[in-house]
Amino acid sequence: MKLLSATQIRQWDEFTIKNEPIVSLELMERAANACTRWLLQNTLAGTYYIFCGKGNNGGDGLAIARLLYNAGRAIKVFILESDAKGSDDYISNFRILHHLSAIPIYQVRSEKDLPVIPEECILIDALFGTGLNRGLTGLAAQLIDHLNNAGAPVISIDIPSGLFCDQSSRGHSIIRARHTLTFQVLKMAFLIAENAVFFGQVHLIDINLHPSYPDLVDTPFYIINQSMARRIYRPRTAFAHKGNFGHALIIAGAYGKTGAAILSTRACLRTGAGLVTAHVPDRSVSILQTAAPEAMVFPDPEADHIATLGYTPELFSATGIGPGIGTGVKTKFFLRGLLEHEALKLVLDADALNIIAGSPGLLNHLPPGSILTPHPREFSRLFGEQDNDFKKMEIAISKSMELNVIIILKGHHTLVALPDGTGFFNITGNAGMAKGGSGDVLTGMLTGLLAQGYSSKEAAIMGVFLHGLAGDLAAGARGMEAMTATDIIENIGSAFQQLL
Ligand SMILES: NC(=O)C1=CN([C@@H]2O[C@H](COP(=O)(O)OP(=O)(O)OC[C@H]3O[C@@H](n4cnc5c(N)ncnc54)[C@H](O)[C@@H]3O)[C@@H](O)[C@H]2O)[C@@H](O)CC1
Ligand SMILES: [K+]
Repeated sequence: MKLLSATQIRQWDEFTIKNEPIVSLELMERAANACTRWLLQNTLAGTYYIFCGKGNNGGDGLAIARLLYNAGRAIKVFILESDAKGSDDYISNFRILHHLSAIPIYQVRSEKDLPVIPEECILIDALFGTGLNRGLTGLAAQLIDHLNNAGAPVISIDIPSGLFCDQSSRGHSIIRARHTLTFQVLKMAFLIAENAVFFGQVHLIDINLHPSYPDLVDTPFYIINQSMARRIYRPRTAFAHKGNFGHALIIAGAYGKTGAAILSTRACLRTGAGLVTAHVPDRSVSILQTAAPEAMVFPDPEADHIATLGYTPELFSATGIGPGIGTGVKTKFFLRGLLEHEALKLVLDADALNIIAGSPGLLNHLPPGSILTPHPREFSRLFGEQDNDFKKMEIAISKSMELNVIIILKGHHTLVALPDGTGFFNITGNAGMAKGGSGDVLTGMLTGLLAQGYSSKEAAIMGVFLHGLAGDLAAGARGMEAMTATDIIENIGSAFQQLL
């Protein structure tokens, strides 16, 4: 699914107005009706304090005020005054509301007009929407602070006021909403970790924008959804045998970190690789074979860490390296040697990335199409600290293009950055996965998919989707606190079944 910019979302409104056709005031009425339905179903009858700007977001707020009033709710409307005349649809809605003399309308012209807000009221934020063109200052910023400090729940219309749709908002005054009722599509701002404190729970409000528009525009950004994963998935055929599904190699573990190797190996097995071999330190062999009897093992001659490439890595269909291997000197040399094999299909995670961060020259030796799976700290070690998460996303994409690798920047909404300059956001997954071992599971899954012949792009996109979905199923069964990485593995099968 395409992820649209603020400009494209505005053009989509205009396209709908022209091609449905519908007059823009009616489209606003449709949006306001959908929001009002949500508010009536989800909020208890208290007084709604509705704060409106003078653009179309404010127009939405005024229309919602009228519809809530018509539904019998108590309303107070506050207009953030400015020299601006107001958008046409704002003015139309203001006139209609003005005639309903029972609704009090207050103007906020200076600090002394900031109202006292009772804690039990419901605040509706319709100050600024996707038309925000600079950070809020002056009275607008004071009003935002006032609302944030009021203690009453805030429900933002379309986007929390002050938050930019598709650029960093760091350092600005922004509404902290408990709920955001956003029109038609997710905004990029909701996928970026640094914004998490602002939008609360996001609810998509369908306003029936014209379905043809997204097909007509290009965007570098996409959201990974079930139908995208389904298009990638190739169900096994009845006559298949284990030779059809490749032989995966997992290089993982060190003394005290055998668990990482077990998790990766088991995740790889559960993802469908025909054969899995785990290369682990000698002392880890028996525990690994007990925990994952379906896997074969290559015991490293070293007792406690990975050091020796005693086989031809090209014989394996795909290789995952990194979980729990440490960054010891011998392991560093091992990785250096492995990267000399240019034809490998490689997944690099955890300490493999930390080793590379310590010797950045190795970045230029990654086999084309390798998948790197850094979490934000590993990413900073590899590519430097960035001022904000949008910048981080840009760097992920530019490094992916420069190095011809796939970078999976892990987070609540993991980003898959591809060498063609596109970025795919994953929306499965939950905070219960923010635990040791989840990343090891992803490494095993990606390696298992590569081994079965999925391309790096296919494996990355479907892999992060399935990993998050398995996590969601685990959270549903166990709860986010109690679920473990093993529970994610146990749910990989059910996640696959949702692709059938
Ligand atoms: N176009 C349409 O048909 C629809 C638009 N909708 C609403 O329209 C919104 C977008 O409306 P607009 O484009 O009018 O923009 P906004 O309502 O976001 O308002 C922006 C207005 O504030 C001014 N402004 C921007 N940044 C400012 C700042 N930092 N300080 C002070 N003033 C600032 C702008 O000059 C503009 O006049 C959406 O978020 C959505 O709520 C919905 O009604 C659905 C239909
Ligand atoms: K808003």
